[in-house]
Amino acid sequence: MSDLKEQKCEACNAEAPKVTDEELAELMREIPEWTPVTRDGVMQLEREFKFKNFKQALAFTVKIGAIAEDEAHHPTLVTEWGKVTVTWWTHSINGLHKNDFIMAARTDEARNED
Ligand SMILES: C[C@H](O)[C@H](O)[C@H]1CNC2=NC(N)=NC(=O)C2=N1
Repeated sequence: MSDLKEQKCEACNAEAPKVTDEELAELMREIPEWTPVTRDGVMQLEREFKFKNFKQALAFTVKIGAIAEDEAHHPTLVTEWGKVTVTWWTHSINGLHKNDFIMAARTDEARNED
């Protein structure tokens, strides 16, 4: 499989496929620092990123926001002092689509560039 972070989100609608358990296991190997969590029956990908202060956490939040706007795929971003929690899922299918894994990989890449 080609590098997830190099891939673009594909258009996604209510009929788009959720990832299967097999795909989930395979995709998780590419984003090992993310955790699949289930909230209100919706599976999501979550990771906490640590920073030295609020300013850096806020700058990272803005950076991820710009990537999200580019792809029209938007995470939940919770910014705290020294920490940003990023959660990806696909609202239109109430679950995980490959797009979420692409965005998680791009989030990791953005952090590694800092
Ligand atoms: C019309 C617009 O592109 C859609 O509502 C997008 C916006 N951003 C989105 N972001 C995420 N994470 N999931 C979606 O289903 C979604 N839908």
